[in-house]
Amino acid sequence: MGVQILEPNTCIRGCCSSKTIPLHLPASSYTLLSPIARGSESVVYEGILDGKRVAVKKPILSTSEDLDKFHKELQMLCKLDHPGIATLVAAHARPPNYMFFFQFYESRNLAEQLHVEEWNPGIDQVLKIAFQLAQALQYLHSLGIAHRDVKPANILLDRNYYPHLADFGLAEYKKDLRKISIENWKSSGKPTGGFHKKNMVGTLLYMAPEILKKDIHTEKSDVYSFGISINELLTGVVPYTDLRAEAQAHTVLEMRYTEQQLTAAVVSEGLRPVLADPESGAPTSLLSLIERCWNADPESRPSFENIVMELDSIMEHAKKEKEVENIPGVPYIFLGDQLPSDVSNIRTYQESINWFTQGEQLAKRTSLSASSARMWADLSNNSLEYHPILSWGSFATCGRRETMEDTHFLMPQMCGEKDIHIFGIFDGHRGAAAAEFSARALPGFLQTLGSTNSPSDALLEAFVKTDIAFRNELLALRNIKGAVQKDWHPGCTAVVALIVRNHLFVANAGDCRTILCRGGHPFALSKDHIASSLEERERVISAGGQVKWQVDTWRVGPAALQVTRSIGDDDLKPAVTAEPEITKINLSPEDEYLVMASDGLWDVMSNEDVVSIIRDTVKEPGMCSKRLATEAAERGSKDNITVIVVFLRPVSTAERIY
Ligand SMILES: Nc1ncnc2c1ncn2[C@@H]1O[C@H](COP(=O)(O)OP(=O)(O)OP(=O)(O)O)[C@@H](O)[C@H]1O
Ligand SMILES: [Mn+2]
Ligand SMILES: [Mn+2]
Repeated sequence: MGVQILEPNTCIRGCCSSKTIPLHLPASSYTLLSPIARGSESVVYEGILDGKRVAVKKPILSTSEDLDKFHKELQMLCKLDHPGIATLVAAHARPPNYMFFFQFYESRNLAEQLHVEEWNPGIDQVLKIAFQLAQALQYLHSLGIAHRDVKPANILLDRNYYPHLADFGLAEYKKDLRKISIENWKSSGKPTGGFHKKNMVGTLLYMAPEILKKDIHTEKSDVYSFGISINELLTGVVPYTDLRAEAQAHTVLEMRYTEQQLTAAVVSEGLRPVLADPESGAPTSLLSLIERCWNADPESRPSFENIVMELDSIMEHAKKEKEVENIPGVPYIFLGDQLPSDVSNIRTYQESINWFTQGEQLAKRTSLSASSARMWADLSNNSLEYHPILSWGSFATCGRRETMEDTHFLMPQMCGEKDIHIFGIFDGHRGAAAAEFSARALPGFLQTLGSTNSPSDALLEAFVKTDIAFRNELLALRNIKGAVQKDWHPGCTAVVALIVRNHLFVANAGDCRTILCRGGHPFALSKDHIASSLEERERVISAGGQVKWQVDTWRVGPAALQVTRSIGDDDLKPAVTAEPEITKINLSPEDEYLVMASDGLWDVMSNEDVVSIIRDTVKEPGMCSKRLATEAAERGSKDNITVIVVFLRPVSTAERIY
């Protein structure tokens, strides 16, 4: 429902307005609970607004300047809309109450998390937070805004430890910075210190030398504070407080230095906090980035645009290294003299790799570690429970294409379990490699994972592991000079149905589809993951991918892929994820059959078409599959077509004859 907006939706002066954020509230719509922080210029309370938990920031307003400042901050906050920035959900900007209502972030601010909770994040988490924070700052700078108070205490963490930049009390438009700097310089002469002086003290540790020198503040001062903050996140040490820092500072400072001494050392001696130790696992590329961020010369510091790009590649690199570590052994097919010596052979060599065999060998290797425990023994095994009786069949055709890039597998009674069945279809693109590899590797992973994970978790893991294993294999082959082309990034979509007694799980990544016919009507058990779906598009973009309208439709990245989830496609990871969406249902006597197929079928046939064609076909799953595929080809499908039909109850003899 949300809080109602009362028109006219403006502050008392009329200078602040918003279409979406209410700017004055009936007193009955909110409650203030206990204070959670008392700053120099405000008190922040926990509160309830319209039934939701919020943080209410109530500035201390004693002069008309304070009021001006409130309006200025509100105007700015109304314009901001970014996942990395604390969300203003409402304000009250009329006397006697002036308040900001923010979404509540559960995991406190980064300073408390590090120094009170003694949180010790892994390097992956540090990189993620740095990346998300850099994106938020890039966004701010693109709006022409400098934050001017970037520090861990102003970085709020939600329950997933996603960072949200808060506290716009000092933020300014870049165009006004010169003027502000001069005022700041003047006010610093006052013995009591003006507003800025007060703030300078609290934030000294994160202040760039140019600010300490009272030179012109630029957006690059945020870059400096970002660098200091990320180093603090890496080391867990408040800047200049550990012993090593004191030793380093010793030449210029007393052991217990004062603020003036610190300022002098930062400005004129180039003193900086102690950089994180490479031994701690921090990539040297990240350490070098931090050092460039806190360079004394603002011009030499990178922009947030560059920082975002660098962090992206550091994360990608870190991930690859981890994957390579996780894979046992080197690719076994390249032993000794099998290596191609002649570069002109690349193509033929690349084509001669048998990806089915690669996948199969991987499955064998993983199954060695499989436990002998029964799979999903805990899922109801009650004799009163409905027991579907299955029959299955499939049909696959190259269609009008020259090459076949679809693969599939049928694995009824997996591992001798008479009530556990899996079926899967893989639709390859940019070659068949990923589809061939996955058709053998994925069922292997699933069997291994089955004894220790729930069916949904096992499916999810099997997809992710298959993807990582395939990309590793490719990477390893690429590293052997000439084995596969550097710019070759094959991928495949995948849909897998797992039936455990009367429980059905469908995992899908990409645009294959599975439908269930229940009581004569089709029900989709998967959703197509394609860039023309708004939801998927937003997911890809928030994961750092690019989506553009190209030629005829929305497409992802430079490769112009139409699907948004897949196994492989290592040039588009992590945005084009291999994580499937999983649907779970309990089967009942009304359930007649499943149809799984690659997009070659669905391009020319609706779910209803499929049900009506099966209605008119001999009730034998292989025949039904073939009928559907040939019908799709006749209707003009230009793609490979693969269909699996699984009947979920015995088909009567009468129906069989039709
Ligand atoms: N949306 C929120 N959710 C949870 N906690 C919050 C939220 N907003 C603020 N806080 C808490 O209140 C503290 C102060 O908030 P903020 O920095 O906005 O106020 P401030 O008065 O400007 O503080 P100062 O100027 O002293 O840094 C934060 O560090 C955080 O611990
Ligand atoms: Mn703050
Ligand atoms: Mn503040």
